[in-house]
Amino acid sequence: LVILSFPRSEGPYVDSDIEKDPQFLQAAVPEGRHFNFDQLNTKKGPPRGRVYPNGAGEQLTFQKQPNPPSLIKNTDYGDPFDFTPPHDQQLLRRIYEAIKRIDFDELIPKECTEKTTLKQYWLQTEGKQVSADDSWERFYSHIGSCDMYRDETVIDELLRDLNKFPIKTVHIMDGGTQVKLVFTFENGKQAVFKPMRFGRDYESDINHFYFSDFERHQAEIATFHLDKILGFRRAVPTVGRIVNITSDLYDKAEKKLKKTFFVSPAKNKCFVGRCDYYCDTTHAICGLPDLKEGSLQVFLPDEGSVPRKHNRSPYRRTYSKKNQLAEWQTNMDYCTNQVKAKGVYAHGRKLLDLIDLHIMDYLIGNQDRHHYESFNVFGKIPSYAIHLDNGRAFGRTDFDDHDILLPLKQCCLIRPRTLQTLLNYYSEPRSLTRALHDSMFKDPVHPILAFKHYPALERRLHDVIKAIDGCLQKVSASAMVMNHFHNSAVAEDQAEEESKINILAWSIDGSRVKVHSKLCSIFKKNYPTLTCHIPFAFFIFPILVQMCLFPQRIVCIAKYGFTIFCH
Ligand SMILES: Nc1ncnc2c1ncn2[C@@H]1O[C@H](COP(=O)(O)OP(=O)(O)OP(=O)(O)O)[C@@H](O)[C@H]1O
Ligand SMILES: [Mn+2]
Repeated sequence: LVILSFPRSEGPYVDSDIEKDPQFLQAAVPEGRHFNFDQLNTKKGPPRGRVYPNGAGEQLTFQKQPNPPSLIKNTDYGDPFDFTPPHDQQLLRRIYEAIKRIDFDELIPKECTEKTTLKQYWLQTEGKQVSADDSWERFYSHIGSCDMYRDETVIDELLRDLNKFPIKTVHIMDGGTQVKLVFTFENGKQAVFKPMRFGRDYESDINHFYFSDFERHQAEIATFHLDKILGFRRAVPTVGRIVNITSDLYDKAEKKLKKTFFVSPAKNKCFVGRCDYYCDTTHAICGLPDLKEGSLQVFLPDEGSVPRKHNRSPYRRTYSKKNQLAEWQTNMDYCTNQVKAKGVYAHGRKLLDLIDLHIMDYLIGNQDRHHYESFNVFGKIPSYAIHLDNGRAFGRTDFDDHDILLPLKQCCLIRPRTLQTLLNYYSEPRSLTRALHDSMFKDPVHPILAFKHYPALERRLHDVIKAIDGCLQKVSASAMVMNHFHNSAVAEDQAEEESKINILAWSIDGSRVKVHSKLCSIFKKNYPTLTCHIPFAFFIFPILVQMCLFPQRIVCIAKYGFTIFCH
């Protein structure tokens, strides 16, 4: 019997190797600058206020949680449009010249021909009537096969109710990594609450990876509006709401959540919640003294009646601090050779959906698109990628991650409607940010974004237009602008599911079944089709036996979230 013993890490991203690995650190230093590793070992930092040698700078501290603008009565926010968008008329003319033979009026109506809603589909196929007694049910019944909603009066009513309805119970939301609460209202309907953590001006810590960045409630609200004005209508309706930590949360909280409330030394009401990352006293959610702003997103209909597919994105990042670049970030033929050739993306709307999604992600600065979900309820009618989970967007205004545009740049494909919408905003008279500003202004906790995000958005729109121009120099407009992609080299009947995989999850330091199930859920995120096996075995020997017994399975060994070995 061999007993293996490993020290437990303090938390999923507090890895001791990050401090010790000189290669990792050197990689993080800009070229041409030498990093002095001895600096890391100094126990005492320079005293505050001192000038740091060689521009060493001050360590970032955890940001304050000020009251949001919605709780401050000052309404003079200055001019949001006090900047000149980088619009290039010559670039625009070149694009219009290249696409002059594209008949947008003919193509756009054919973008999604099998148009139905849940209400119509169930009536036609099963003779089933869906109820429409409250705004949730009216929203659910109008969920469509081409977009999530169409009639904005239904959505406006839903957003009003989400913002005003009395809360009946509050639960911790399972799934995901950061704190989220589920509100159940008097009518039994539900919504996801993400609390505010930072002021609107907050910029993400430059040393955080996209996977350790904090979620931002305002990013959820802003992205809902941006998705709408881009004409996608694939994001889940989200609205701002101010809650009272005592009467709305504590009094209605389930026992597990209630235990995590406390009063801070400054006499503010706080709670911690329960989740994998940042659910501890040092990252508590605190009111000033007891009001808290957050985002409320309507709960999608129960998966039991309206199932969803969970798809792994081919443009997923590595989620590893060791191997930081995924294949698509280094191989510029990735789209041609891997994505376009892959059954699921070779025919139909999926690849164009992915490009729409990444154009939106580039604008909002979201690097965290590991999966996307789609409704699996309309039988054979192909469904769209839902623009869900945008909490890590709008983190930085001074940085544009050009890799997010690689799907567009590599595939050189775009929907006619998306192209037309982007060009319309770029050529003004109504710029993207003016349209976004007007839409977000209807939210009860406006302003949603710090205005410094507006020039960043216009700058990124300029980059998207440049990327489109770059493609049009390489391929013809008709090869780029299309409603449905077809790769004739791939047979259509292959366009089905990715093969099912099995994973045997086992954790080296895991001694409890709880850890095993957590591991399985992490694997499930990466491989949605897998069957997870949880062995009641804690040592390496049984795992080797199982590898021999089930060679057809992909066997992975992992240490609490990090894959160590996959066979
Ligand atoms: N509005 C919603 N309605 C129904 N289910 C939802 C909703 N929002 C999120 N979920 C489910 O909860 C899961 C986690 O949510 P979300 O992705 O927002 O959390 P997260 O903390 O950002 O997680 P991750 O770290 O996995 O990105 C989603 O994959 C989704 O299946
Ligand atoms: Mn997320």
